[in-house]
Amino acid sequence: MGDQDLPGVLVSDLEGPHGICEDHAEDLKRHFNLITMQDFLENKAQLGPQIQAVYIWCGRPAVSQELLHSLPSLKIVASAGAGLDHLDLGLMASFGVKVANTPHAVSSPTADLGMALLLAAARRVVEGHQLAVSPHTETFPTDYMGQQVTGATLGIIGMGSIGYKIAQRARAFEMKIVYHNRKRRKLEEEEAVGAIYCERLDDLLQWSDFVMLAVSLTPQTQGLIGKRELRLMKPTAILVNIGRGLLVDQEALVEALQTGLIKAAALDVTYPEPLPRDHPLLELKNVILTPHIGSATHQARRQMMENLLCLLNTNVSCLYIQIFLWAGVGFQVSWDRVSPCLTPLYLDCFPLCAVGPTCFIGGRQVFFRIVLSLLTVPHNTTYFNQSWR
Ligand SMILES: O=C(O)C(=O)CO
Repeated sequence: MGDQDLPGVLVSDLEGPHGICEDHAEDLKRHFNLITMQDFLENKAQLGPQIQAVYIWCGRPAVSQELLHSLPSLKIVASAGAGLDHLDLGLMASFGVKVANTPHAVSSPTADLGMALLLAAARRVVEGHQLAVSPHTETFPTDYMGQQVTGATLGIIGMGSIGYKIAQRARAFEMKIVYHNRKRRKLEEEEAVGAIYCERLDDLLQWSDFVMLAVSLTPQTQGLIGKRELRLMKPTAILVNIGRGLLVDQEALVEALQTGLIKAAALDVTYPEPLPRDHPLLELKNVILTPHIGSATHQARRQMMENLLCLLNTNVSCLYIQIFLWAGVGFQVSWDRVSPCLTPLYLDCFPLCAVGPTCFIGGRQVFFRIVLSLLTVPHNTTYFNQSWR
C-alpha cells in the first residue's frame, strides 16, 4: 500500500498476467495511493472510504453492487479499452459514479487486428505455417487454396470508430464495403471509404464475402449472429469477430463451420475466454483463434494508461472549477496536485485550444486556462453518465 494522504485508487492487481505494468504503476503511485483488491478485501472498513476511483485493467476488478456499497467516496470508474459490457452503467449512475473508457487508444490496433484475422483466414496463413514447418510437406497442396481478398465484398457490422478504421484499411485492398449500423454515417464519411449503407442486416449477410463484427455487446446485439443469420451467409463466406464472443451463437457457429454452411471463422473473442480445452472450436481447421488481443500493442496500452492517468487526475486529484459554453470559449481555473510534467496531458484533453498561465501557490500548481472547445470532454476518452450524453 502507498501514501495514505494521496487519493485512493482501487486496482485489481499490480502483478501477474492482469496486473498493471510496473512503470505505469510507478507513475500512478506518484499521484495516488494504489490499493489492490486483496488489500481492500482484507481491510474494507479502513480502506473503503479512501477509495475515490476504480481503475479497470484487462476487465478487472468487477464492479458489483456490493463493491459500490463499500466505496462511499467513489467518484469514477475508469476502464481501459473500448467495451463497457463488463460494467452496469445504470448501477453506476444510481450510485452517482462516473464511468469513462479509452476508445481512442483501442480503435486503430483493433482495426489492424481485424484486417490481420481477415487476411489470415482468407489466405489460410496459420495452416500454411503449420504445413511449412511440418517435416513431411514440400509444397502447399492445391486443396489448401484460399479466398481472394482484393475486390471481395466486406460487410462491416458496427460502423463506430473501429468499424470505420477497418473500412479505411479494406479500401486499400480494393474491397467493396457494405455496412450495417444503428445510425447511418454521414454521406461524406461513406464516400471517403466507398461504403454502402445496408439498412437490413440480412442484405449485408447475403452479399458479403467477409463479415466483420465490430459492434459493441448490448442486450440488443447479443446473439446477433445465430443459426438464421449464418444460413443467409454465402458458403464461401468468412466470419471475423473482433467485438465480443456473445454477439454470436457459438453453438450455431460450430455447426455452420462443421457442415460447410460458411467457409471459415477468425475470432479474437469467444465465450468464455479462454475456451475450455475440449471446446469444438479448438478442433476445427477452418477456425483461427486469438486470445482477445485487439488492443494488445505496446503503444495502445501506453496510450490507455496515459488517458486513464489524465482521467484520474482530472476527476480525483483536482480541485477545479470549470465554466464552459458548449460550443465556444470557456474559462477554467484548476487547482490540482499534478506535477508539471502532466501539463501536456491536460492540454491534450481539450481538442481545440487551451492557453493560460500556470503558477505555484503554496507548493501547488494552479492553472488558469482559457479553453476553446467544442466539447469539454477529452477527445481521447469518453465519459458516461454525464449530462451531455
Ligand atoms: O477495448 C476493448 O473493449 C477490446 O475488446 C479491444 O480488443
